[in-house]
Amino acid sequence: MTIETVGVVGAGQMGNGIAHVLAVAGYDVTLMDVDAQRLEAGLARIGANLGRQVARGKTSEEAKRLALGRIRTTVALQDLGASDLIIEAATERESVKQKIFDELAPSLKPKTILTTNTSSLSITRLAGRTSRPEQFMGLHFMNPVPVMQLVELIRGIATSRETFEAVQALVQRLGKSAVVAEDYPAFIVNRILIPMINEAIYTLHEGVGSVVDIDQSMKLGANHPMGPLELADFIGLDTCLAIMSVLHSGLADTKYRPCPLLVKYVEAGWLGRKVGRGFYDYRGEVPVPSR
Ligand SMILES: CC(=O)CC(=O)SCCNC(=O)CCNC(=O)[C@H](O)C(C)(C)COP(=O)(O)OP(=O)(O)OC[C@H]1O[C@@H](n2cnc3c(N)ncnc32)[C@H](O)[C@@H]1OP(=O)(O)O
Ligand SMILES: NC(=O)C1=CN([C@@H]2O[C@H](COP(=O)(O)OP(=O)(O)OC[C@H]3O[C@@H](n4cnc5c(N)ncnc54)[C@H](OP(=O)(O)O)[C@@H]3O)[C@@H](O)[C@H]2O)C=CC1
Repeated sequence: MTIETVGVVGAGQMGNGIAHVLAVAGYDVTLMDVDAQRLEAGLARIGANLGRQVARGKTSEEAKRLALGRIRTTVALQDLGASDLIIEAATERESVKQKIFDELAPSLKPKTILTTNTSSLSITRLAGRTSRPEQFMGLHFMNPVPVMQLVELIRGIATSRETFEAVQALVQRLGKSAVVAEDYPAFIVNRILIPMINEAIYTLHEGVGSVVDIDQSMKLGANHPMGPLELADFIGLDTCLAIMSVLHSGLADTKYRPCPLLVKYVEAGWLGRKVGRGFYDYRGEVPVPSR
């Protein structure tokens, strides 16, 4: 099956990045969010990121105009029904994702493929709730989507070959590289990355180093482009906690216990860059540690 039209659910940092790369590759995109302001902010972000690419000579004004012209927005989930492919990129909570797939079901074309950008949740379980588990799989982009080369492809137990090949072809058309991960908690990248971030938070919690020194250590000592606390803020602390919790419950091993300090930050609503405060406070001219 050939994919030409794509519905993206959730206009947060991942949803807008996914809509951006799809539109640049020539797909017609409908971006949906429950919050109209999020849609406006998402479109503004796509325009700004494309503008930056124009300024750096990576694309032209004309290509930017065409890409923006391929993105429609809506707050009504049923407006995605005519799409060939759905990419669900809403909040990392299983009940939220289940409800989205339940509500989408009546308006979908028989051939529509369903995918989720989940960072950690079971593809087989999400697929099993739908009436089309053969046409369901994990399609996991990395943040920031316009920059990161990798996409993880995850089959559920029932995913058909046709579904997998159609989604694989889309990733190719986006110019990204795919790896295949088995359907285990957090797949490959986050199975490795998020426990590292959690360990950095324990390192802070136990007073081994300060926020700045922990980040500096991993940037200058291990050549990471961002320190782990800066990266946690970039991903979103709610998302990091959700992934650690899935690892902890899914693999039943205490080594995945979410750091209590991470839990506290999420309870405080300090979710990272997207809300202006996490391990760093972003509300001033330059980020400074929150405490
Ligand atoms: C949680 C999950 O489920 C999975 C995940 O995604 S885990 C997170 C994975 N991501 C990472 O690990 C990111 C680590 N950080 C980095 O790689 C880099 O810091 C970075 C690419 C984000 C920024 O790099 P930098 O050198 O500091 O910034 P800068 O030189 O300004 O930008 C580099 C490029 O990124 C683009 N960019 C930077 N931030 C961006 C953003 N938020 N959105 C879109 N584009 C962005 C810039 O436009 C620039 O593009 P061009 O080269 O095409 O001009
Ligand atoms: N952040 C990251 O680095 C990465 C995240 N992911 C995954 O991508 C998904 C999205 O993450 P991210 O973009 O960071 O999260 P954000 O919090 O930035 O965005 C999530 C968006 O989904 C919206 N939303 C919530 N419920 C619904 C619903 N029922 N219908 C439509 N939209 C809804 C939220 O609206 P509101 O705020 O109003 O609730 C918000 O706009 C998650 O599954 C996450 O694990 C994958 C790779 C990397």
